[in-house]
Amino acid sequence: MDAMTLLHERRSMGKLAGPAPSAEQLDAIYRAALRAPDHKEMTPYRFIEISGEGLDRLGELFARSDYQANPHIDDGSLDAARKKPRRAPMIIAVIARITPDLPKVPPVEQIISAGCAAHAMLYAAFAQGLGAMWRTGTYAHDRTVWRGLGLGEQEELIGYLYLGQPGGRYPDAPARNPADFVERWS
Ligand SMILES: Cc1cc2nc3c(=O)[nH]c(=O)nc-3n(C[C@H](O)[C@H](O)[C@H](O)COP(=O)(O)O)c2cc1C
Repeated sequence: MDAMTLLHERRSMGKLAGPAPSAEQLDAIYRAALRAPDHKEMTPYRFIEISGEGLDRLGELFARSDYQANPHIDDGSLDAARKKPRRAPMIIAVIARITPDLPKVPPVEQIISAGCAAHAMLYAAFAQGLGAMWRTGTYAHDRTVWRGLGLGEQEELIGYLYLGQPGGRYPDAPARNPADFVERWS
């Protein structure tokens, strides 16, 4: 796939089947992440690669998060939370590592850089025929989950990349016209 086709046609895939990406495919995905734009070369990100029983451990964190938000939650809903990570054979949690008090590279720039890394990973997955979907929701912003994943004081989880083999048809892309988004000064 040539670069422009990839840029114009990448899609997310929520329905994901096994097997998980191979070691070679993952290496290509991480290499793409490490080429994200990065002010002052801070590489302000790290990744947790979760598969197999690790997905169940993550599911326990999701259930704990729901329980803490609502101690009256019913068992069925807790079970549904536990199963959520099993929607894919692999999840990569993308974490921004923020260095505070840098006047030239404020935290927002470091978070954007981590977001660019995540975005590059989606492209690298799609280019290799894998399916991928960036998900957040409450579990991405909950301190219980962050602690369970071992995030440090200056770290923020910016998303879970669900990865696997595409398990369905890609939906048609929404029709968007660049002219609707561009103002020209010339
Ligand atoms: C930061 C971020 C968080 C997202 N969180 C979710 C989510 O929790 N659930 C979801 O269904 N889609 C989520 N999405 C959107 C999907 O990843 C995807 O981009 C969307 O379904 C559009 O599909 P496309 O990427 O093929 O255009 C998120 C996207 C971003 C950038």
